[in-house]
Amino acid sequence: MSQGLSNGYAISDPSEALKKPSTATELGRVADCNLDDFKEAIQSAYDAQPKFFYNTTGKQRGDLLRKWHDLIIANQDDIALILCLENGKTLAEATGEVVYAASFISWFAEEATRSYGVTIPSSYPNTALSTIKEPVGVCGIITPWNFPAAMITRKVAPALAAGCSVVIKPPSETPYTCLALTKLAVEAGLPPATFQVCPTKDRQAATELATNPLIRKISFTGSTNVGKMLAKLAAGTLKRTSLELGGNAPVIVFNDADIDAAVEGTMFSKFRCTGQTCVCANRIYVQSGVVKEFTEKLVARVSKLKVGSGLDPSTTQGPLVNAAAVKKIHEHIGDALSKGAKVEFGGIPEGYSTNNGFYCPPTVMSGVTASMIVANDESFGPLAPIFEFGTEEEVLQLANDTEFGLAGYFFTRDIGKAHRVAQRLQVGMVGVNTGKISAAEAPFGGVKESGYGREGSLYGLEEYQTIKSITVAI
Ligand SMILES: NC(=O)c1ccc[n+]([C@@H]2O[C@H](COP(=O)([O-])OP(=O)(O)OC[C@H]3O[C@@H](n4cnc5c(N)ncnc54)[C@H](O)[C@@H]3O)[C@@H](O)[C@H]2O)c1
Ligand SMILES: O=CCCC(=O)O
Repeated sequence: MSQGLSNGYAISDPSEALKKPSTATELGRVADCNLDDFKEAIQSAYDAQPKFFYNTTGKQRGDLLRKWHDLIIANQDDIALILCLENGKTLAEATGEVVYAASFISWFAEEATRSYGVTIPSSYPNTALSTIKEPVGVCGIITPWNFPAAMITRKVAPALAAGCSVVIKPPSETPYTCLALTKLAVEAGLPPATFQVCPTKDRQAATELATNPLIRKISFTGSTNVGKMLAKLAAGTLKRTSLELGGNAPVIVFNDADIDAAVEGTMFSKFRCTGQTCVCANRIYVQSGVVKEFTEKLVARVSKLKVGSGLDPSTTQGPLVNAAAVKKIHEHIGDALSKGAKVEFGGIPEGYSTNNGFYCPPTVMSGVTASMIVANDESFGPLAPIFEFGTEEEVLQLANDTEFGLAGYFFTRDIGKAHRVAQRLQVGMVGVNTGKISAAEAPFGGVKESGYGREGSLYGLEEYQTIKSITVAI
C-alpha cells in the first residue's frame, strides 16, 4: 500500500530482501513502489517542472549540479561502499564508478550554460526568426544494476541541466546507490519534487513511465528486449526515447599489432567489473600469425586475477550480480566445449556452487567459432573466447555479423588499416589500440539493436531538449 511521497522519495511497502552478491545473504529491503506511487510521483514531477525551469537560469541549474557533484565527491567512500555491497564490484572499481558518475554531473553543469539557439535569416520581409531550446518536460529514467551510479547521473544530469524533472526507477538489484545519490541531490538544493525515485520490483508498475501521458521522454539503459518493449509502449503517446541497450563487442588483434598492448587493452575491456559492462569484449578475434603468442600472454595475465569479495583490497574480480549470471557463463562454456572449443584457463570447477556468493572464475577459451552461443549472446561475465581469423575482410564480416552494434576494438600498427577498420565496424564506439573508451566528453551510444541516442558529450544535453522557432514581425 502506498504511503505517499516524502522529500522526493516515493514510499511504499518494503520489497523482498536484496542479496549481497559477495555472500548471497540478505543486504536489506527498500520500498517497493506500486502503480499509485508511480502515478503520484509523475504528477508531482509534472507540477514541479515548469517552476523549476522558469525560476532558474542555466547558470543556476549548473551551480546546483556542481554542488551535487561536490557532495558526491566528498562522500565518495561511503557511496562506493554501498555500491560495492549491493553490486559486488571491487571497492576500487566502485570508487572509480562514483568518480565517473560525478564527472557527468560536472560536465552537464557546464553544458547547462551553453544551450544556444540560433538566428536564421527569414525569407519574409521585416521578420526576425530565431530558435530557443526548451526542456522536453518530465523524463522517465530506467537503469541497470551494472553501473548503479553512473547510468543514473549520465541521464539525470543532462535532464536537470536542461530544466526537466525526472522520475527514476532504479535497478531492483541495486537501489541503494541511487537513494544515496538522491539524498545528496536534495542536500545540494535541487528541488525534491523534480527528482523522484521509485524503487520497485513491480515491472508492470514501472511501465507507467512508458505509458503515462505526462511523461514526455523515456531514457532507458538495459537489455535489448526490455528496451524494445518500452519503445513500443512509449510510441502510444509519441514520447521521445533514448535507448542504450545490449552489446556484443568484438576485439580484433591483427598480426601487426603490439601484442602486449593488445593483451592489456583486452584485459581492460573484458574483465572490467568482472565482465559486466555493455562495452565489454564479448568476442576476441585474433589473426592466425599471432594467435599462439596472444593466447599465451592473455592466459598469463588472466592467471594473475584474484576472485573474491570486493571488500578485500587484493581482489581484482568481484562476484557476478546473481546466481543466474553465473549459470549463463557456465552455459556458454559448456556449449563451446561441446562444439570443440578448448579451455585454456579457468573453466567450471568441480562441485561448483553459488550458495556462498556469486563467484565465477575468469576463463579463457580457444578454438571458438561462429556456431557457438557465445558468438551471438552477450556473456556479461569473465569469459574470454578466442576466435582465430585469416584476413581483414573475413574478420570484418564476422565482427559485423550480429544484430548488436555498441562498441568495437582493434589493435594494429598500420595507420591505413586503423582508419579503414574504424570506418567499417558497425558500432557506435570504436577503440583503436585501447580498451578504454568511456568518458563524460565522449558520445556514448550504439547502432543497430544496441539502441539510439547519445549520452555524455556535446550531444547529451539536446537529448532532453526541444527546439522552438520564434518568428517575429518587426
Ligand atoms: N548500452 C548501454 O549503455 C548499456 C549500459 C549498461 C548496461 N547495458 C545492458 O543492460 C543489460 C544488463 O542490465 P539488466 O540485466 O539490468 O537489464 P534489464 O533490461 O533486465 O533491466 C534494466 C532495467 O529495466 C528494468 N526492467 C526490466 N524489465 C522491465 C519491464 N518489463 N518494465 C519496466 N522496467 C523493466 C530493470 O528493473 C532495470 O531497472 C545488458 O544487456 C547490458 O549490455 C547497456
Ligand atoms: O555498461 C555500460 C556502461 C559502461 C560505461 O559507461 O563504460
